[in-house]
Amino acid sequence: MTLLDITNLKTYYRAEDGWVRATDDVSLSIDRGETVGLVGESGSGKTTLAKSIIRLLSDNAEIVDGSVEFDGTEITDLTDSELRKQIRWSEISMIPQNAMNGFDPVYTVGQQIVQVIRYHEDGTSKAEARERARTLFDDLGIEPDRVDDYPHQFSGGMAQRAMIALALALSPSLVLADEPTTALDVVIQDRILETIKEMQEELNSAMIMITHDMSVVSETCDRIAVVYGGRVIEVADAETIITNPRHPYTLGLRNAFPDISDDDQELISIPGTPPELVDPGEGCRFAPRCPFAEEACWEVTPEPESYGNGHEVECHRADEIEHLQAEAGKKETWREQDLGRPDEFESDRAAAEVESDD
Ligand SMILES: Nc1ncnc2c1ncn2[C@@H]1O[C@H](COP(=O)(O)OP(=O)(O)OP(=O)(O)O)[C@@H](O)[C@H]1O
Repeated sequence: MTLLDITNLKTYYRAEDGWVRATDDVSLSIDRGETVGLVGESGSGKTTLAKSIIRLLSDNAEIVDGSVEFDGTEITDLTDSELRKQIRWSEISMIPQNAMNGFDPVYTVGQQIVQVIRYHEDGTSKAEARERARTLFDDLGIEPDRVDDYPHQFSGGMAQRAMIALALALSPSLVLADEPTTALDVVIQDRILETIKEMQEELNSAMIMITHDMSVVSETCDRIAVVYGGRVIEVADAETIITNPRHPYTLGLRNAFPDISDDDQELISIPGTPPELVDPGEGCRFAPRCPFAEEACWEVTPEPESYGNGHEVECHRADEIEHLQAEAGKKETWREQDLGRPDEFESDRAAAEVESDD
């Protein structure tokens, strides 16, 4: 059953040189209890999409179009106070990239958890809420007495765990986990991910797991949405994204994390840089870095095409998958010097313009 339904969402930031189209026409839905991974390079718009869901956006951001329906409620229509009272923390919570920034330095961590619990549960006493915070700490492997510590007394890993305690304190239906382990060292990363998964399963919460790491999503998610240049360019169940993706960008990402595929392939990175999101223009945003870009890719923004079982792809060449997959596995396919719009397309276009002028 659908819990969250995002339709044609556009969230832009006002910047000096125009609107930054950080989330640009995104549709995505999530079922109850489901874990969906948002994967893509830094700056592709993953955090903006998550913050749009819980409306934790900065002042220069605006949801300019689209809908975010959560359990039958249109979130974009709620006032800030309705959102705080009815949704934030109690129904949808967020574990940010850096937990230290999520806590107020002047209160103890316990006081902050107690405050959130009591704001949403009128009948809960301070003592009961505090006991809940202690139990959560215990569940997450933190000494319960540390509820009386201030955020700065916590190590990075412990602060991240405390943030998970806060995010799960009210058994929300949806948890937004934004790179919850990137600020931590590798040994702790795995343990924290496991803890999040265990707690989520216990509560039967749905989760959006944001990461740039393909191997993290392949281990933790039911479905994966691949984000590029402010758009979801491919979405499918995790198995399909890992073993049978259709978008060249997803194929490229897979090459950058070869341990997730069965073959013994060397690590190949995608040359070039992510697109400019101020006035990106028409055409596929990946075309300048795509080894398979054809003329149409530079001219026409691809619409999502369905390939069954919820597999959707925004690519003009998604039908040619067998050929593309084989080519994408070769290092010589991803050559730095092949970036950019080939001259022959330019001259074709110039010729077409001359013809149409005639
Ligand atoms: N407050 C802001 N004002 C202007 N532009 C912003 C703001 N926040 C983010 N952006 C821009 O929006 C785009 C998407 O950023 P976002 O943080 O959502 O991406 P991301 O995929 O989550 O990246 P990261 O993994 O680095 O957090 C980027 O081009 C970024 O520079």
